[in-house]
Parts: sequence; C-alpha cells; structure tokens
Amino acid sequence: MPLGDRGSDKSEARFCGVETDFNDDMPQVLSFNLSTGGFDFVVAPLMDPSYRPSLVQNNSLGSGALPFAASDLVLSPSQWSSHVVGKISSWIDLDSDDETLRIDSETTLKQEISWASHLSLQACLLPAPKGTSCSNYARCVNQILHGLSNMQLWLRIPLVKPDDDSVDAKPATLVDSWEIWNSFRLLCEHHGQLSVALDILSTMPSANSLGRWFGESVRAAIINTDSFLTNGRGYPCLSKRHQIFINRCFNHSIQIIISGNSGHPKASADSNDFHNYSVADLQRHPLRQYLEYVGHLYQKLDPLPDQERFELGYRDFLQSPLQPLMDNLEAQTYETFEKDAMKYLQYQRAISKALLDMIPDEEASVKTIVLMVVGAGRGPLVRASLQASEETGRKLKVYAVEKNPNAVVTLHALVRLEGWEDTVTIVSSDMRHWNAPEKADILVSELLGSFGDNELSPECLDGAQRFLKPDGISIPSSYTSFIQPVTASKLYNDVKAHKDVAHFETAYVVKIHNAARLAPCQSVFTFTHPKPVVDRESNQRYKKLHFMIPNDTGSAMVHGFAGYFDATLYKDVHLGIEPSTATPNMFSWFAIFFPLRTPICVKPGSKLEVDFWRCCGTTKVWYEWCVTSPSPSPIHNINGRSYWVGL
Ligand SMILES: C[S@@+](CC[C@H](N)C(=O)[O-])C[C@H]1O[C@@H](n2cnc3c(N)ncnc32)[C@H](O)[C@@H]1O
Repeated sequence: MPLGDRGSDKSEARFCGVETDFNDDMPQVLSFNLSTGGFDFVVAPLMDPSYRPSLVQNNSLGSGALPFAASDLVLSPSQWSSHVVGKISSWIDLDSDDETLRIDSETTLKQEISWASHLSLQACLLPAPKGTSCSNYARCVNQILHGLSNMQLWLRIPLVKPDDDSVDAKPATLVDSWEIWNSFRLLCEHHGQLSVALDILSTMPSANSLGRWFGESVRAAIINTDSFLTNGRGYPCLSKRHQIFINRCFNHSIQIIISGNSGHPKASADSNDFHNYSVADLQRHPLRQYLEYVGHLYQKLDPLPDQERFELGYRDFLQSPLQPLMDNLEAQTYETFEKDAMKYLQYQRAISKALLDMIPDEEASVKTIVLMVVGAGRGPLVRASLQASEETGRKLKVYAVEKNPNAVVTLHALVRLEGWEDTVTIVSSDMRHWNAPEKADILVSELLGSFGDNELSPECLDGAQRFLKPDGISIPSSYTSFIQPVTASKLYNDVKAHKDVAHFETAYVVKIHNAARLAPCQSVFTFTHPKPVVDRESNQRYKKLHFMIPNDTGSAMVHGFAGYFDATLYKDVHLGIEPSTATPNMFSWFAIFFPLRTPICVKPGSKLEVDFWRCCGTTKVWYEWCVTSPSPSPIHNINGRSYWVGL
C-alpha cells in the first residue's frame, strides 16, 4: 500500500484504510471509500462468504467460475494493486475437527490467494487463527508463501495479553496473542512475506508488553469502531493509551485500518450499506469521522528533527562496518564526519580541559605542549586542537599523523589555506611504524567504531603509545562497548535473505528503528589509554553477560544484539551512542547489529546468557559470540571465518 513516511509532507501521508464487507460492486466500493470516505485503500473480501467448495460440488452447481466479488476487469490493474487489500474469508478454519470444514477452508484459501495474485494485490489479510493450535493453517500458508511472488500475507492477530494479576480473565483470553503469532511464524520459518495485522480492541495490554510488537513485522493496526470512545461533542476519539499506541504505529510506518460500523452520534449509518444512501448521505462517509480523527492524531505529532528526517533512508538498512585501518576512506566519508559539529565540540572541550590541567596560567606563555593527532584524516581534530589552544591561551606544537595518502594531500592544502605553517607538521605514516622526532604530551585520536574498539583503536594506539611521554594524556582516555538483546525481525530477515551462514556471522552498522529493546544495555569490553601495565599483554577480551528479561513484557524473540559505545575523552567529557547516555545531536555513528543464526525465544522473568569474545590474530581481529541460556546457539564467527577487521 502506498504509505507516506513521517519525513514526507504530512498532507500527503497515506496510511489509512477501511475494512468492508462483501460487495460485488467493486468500482462503487472503491469510489465510495476512496473519494467520499477519503481512505487510501480498502480491505475487501474477494469471495462471497456463503461459498463452500463442498456445497458447490455436492449440488453440482459448479459452472467452472468461482463466486468472486468482481471480475478483474472492473478495476484497472493499478487500482487493484494500489488500493485493494484482499480479505480472505473469515469463516475458514484450517485446524477444525470437522474435516469438511477443514478441507473447504484449504481449498478456499488457495483459491482466494490465487485470485489475489492474479489481480497483483500487494497484500492479503488472513483471518486470525481460531485457536492456539494452528499447525495445519500454518502448513497451508507456508505452502502458499513458497509459491508467492511479491504479495505480503498479513496474519490478523488480536492484540491481547492477559495481565498476570488479572483475576477475572476468561480462559479464552488467557492467551498472549504474541504466542500465537510466534508459533505461526516459527512454523513458517520466519518467512519474510508473512507479517502481522494487529486487531486493536477496546482494552489495551500493558505498555511494556506492547513494545515487543515494534520489533516484529507489523504492517497494519486494525481499529474497530467499538474501540473508540465518544467525546463531549459526540465525535469518536480514542483513549490516551490507544493514542500513544497509534502514534507509535505512525512512527513505525504501520498502516491504520478502520473496521466496523459507525456507532457514534456524529458518524451515523452503516458503512457497507451505501446503496441506500441519499445523495446527501453519500457526501459523508459514515466512517469519515474516524479517519479524520486518526488524521488529526497524525497531524498532532511533532515534526521529525532535521537530522532524523535526513536519516530516514538509513533506517534498518544494513551496512558493512568501515575498515579505516585496512582501507583508505573516501572524500565523501570524511565529509560526512566533518559535518558532525557536536563530535568536534566535545573533543575541543576535552582538549581545553587537558591543556588547562597540564599548564598553570603562570607558565602558559613559556611552555609549549606537544600534541599529536594520530589518524588526522582531513584535519578536523587538528582544527579542534588549535581552537582549544586559542580558547585556553596554551601554546601548542601539533603533529598530524595520517596513513591515508589521499587525506594527507588535503592536510597539506589546509596548512597553507588555514595558515598552520608555524604550528602544524604533517606526517604521512602509519602511527604504528612512525619514528617520532620527539615525545608527545597529548595524543588525540578518533579511531572508534560503533562498537568502540571495532575499528582497531586499541591496536593503533598501542603502536602510538611509544611516543607518548610517561605522564602524557590520551584523548580518548578509555572507551567501552555495550550490547542489549533486541527483537528486530526486519534486520533478521534482511540478513537471512543472503541465504548463507557468513552473513549471520557478520556485524552490521545500522540505524536500528523497527526494533524492541528487550533489556537494558550492559557493558562488554573496555580499553584504557595509555595502556595500564596490567593490560600490556593483549587486546583479547572475553565477557559473559546475563540479561534479565522483565516480568511484565511477555515472551519475546531475540533476533540479535544491538551494540554501542561510550568513550571518555578526558575526565567528565564523554562521547557516545549508548542510548541512556548518548551525546545529543551527534550523527557520526549508528549502532552495530550482531545477528543470531536462529532467533531465541525468551520468557518473561527469565535470564538470557550471552558470551562475547574479542579475538586477536597476527593479521586480523574478530568477534565471536553465542547464547548459552535459555538454549545454546552455535558459536558465531569461529576463527573469524566470516567477519574480521584487518590489521
Ligand atoms: C575515523 S577516521 C577519523 C578522521 C578524523 N580524525 C576525523 O575526525 O574526521 C580515522 C582516521 O585514522 C586514520 N588511521 C587509521 N589507522 C591509522 C594508523 N594506524 N595510522 C595512521 N592513521 C590511521 C584513517 O586513515 C582515518 O583517516
């Protein structure tokens, strides 16, 4: 379905559909709901609900033609595909004990999907599984999925989760509907074209349990008119909890579908009975008030900040991490870094503090500090250092060391352009091999990846430490990586699409958006510079982590781990992307994602045990990771066979 994202002009956003009953006048259904109603698409049955294959055969009525709602000719191909979602007959029950019903259901489901494919519909809405056991339904859908081209199948799932402490819950509602979805998609092997349409009821589960749905493949939220309240003026409105949920749906590009009959004084008449309307009635679609209310919620959202708008295209898009040591970065990569004013401001603050600590005011005019920017790129940290010198009145002698010969060309140009001749010396060398003519008071570097040490800052700074004075300062002075388990079905399916183990054993840089964070972050590896004597041996690390899954979220699926870093530049000046302490308005780093080959289901209140290793060889550094509880996963990326960072 066409769908505007929150970055586009709000007036053009398209996000709301309407569910209709069976009607064989498809052009009228479309024009009434799209033109009069203002909806963007219609969820319409494809077949007469009274049709049963067994009855047709028994009565020998079959003429070969099936009782579809309309011939393909009544709408243009683009109308079918852009404005109609096929609604599969809701009577079907593929797990019924009644064999006739079961067989009729399978036949009908396959006929309807085949017809929907013929019409090139983008999606079909599958009725909710009738009970908790849905294996035959899933088998049949799985067969269909394996023969589908592009169509999405949206499995209707009522949004229910009984509270653990609810005493009055009826047995039928004692099922967490996420469990139904979970068994269905496991039976269908996480097929990428199977997603969810959540039926929003008048009562909402707890906010904590709702969160996990935003990491699942939810395409639509169906709000029944019964779930609306009536405001003081007789118009439909939603409870605060519903509003919060719908706002999150907008933010996750989940389309809204209005379903049911008008039950509010200011929105009268039956939406499906438009044949009996007067001309005046037809001016006003009975569900239009509901749509307008949803539109009003959308309009009320705060506009996305510029940076978020800019990053819309990167949401959930997997990228290979940079290898700035092994590869030479390109001009446009440097340019992107250089736009991140916040990053350099933090460095300038840290350098200023260090300069002030190093030289008291009375010695400022007689002493010169030797500062080396190692991995200078195209010079922004040189500039930040010179600004700190100016700000504090401390004199500097700067060396800019860079191993990328192309960036060195720019550095030489900058010396002339910015008048750095008397202060800055450019050195074209790998810091690990440079014979420095003197020792440094301060080493400034930014060799950090999304996971802190993953661009080999530890190894590079180990090499540079030779030319730092014994009491010298490194900026950053330390950095720590963090991980947290996430539900991220989109990322998981994108990795899976490569159909090989290697992609499941690779870490990706990604702006994680459609994800549910299942437990707070925990720290993984820390590196300190200059390297303390106890650490001198190696940069190998091993950490076992225990995540507690909260009690009130319900079960959830772990598709992998989101990774972040936080760096202490100097004393209290830090820089990082760990969500609870992230530096605001900084965009140089997205998170990193470590996938799991097989997603792992975690129960509320249970413990998730994860192991992470940082391994070092003579030519490469790599991570290995695994889950040991609730069930063991294979150890990923053994010997760095799939993903490594070159030294
Ligand atoms: C992440 S970039 C940062 C560049 C620049 N400081 C900035 O903030 O825009 C890291 C830079 O360090 C350089 N670099 C990485 N390892 C190095 C090494 N061993 N010796 C010298 N330069 C290195 C890379 O070529 C790259 O220019």
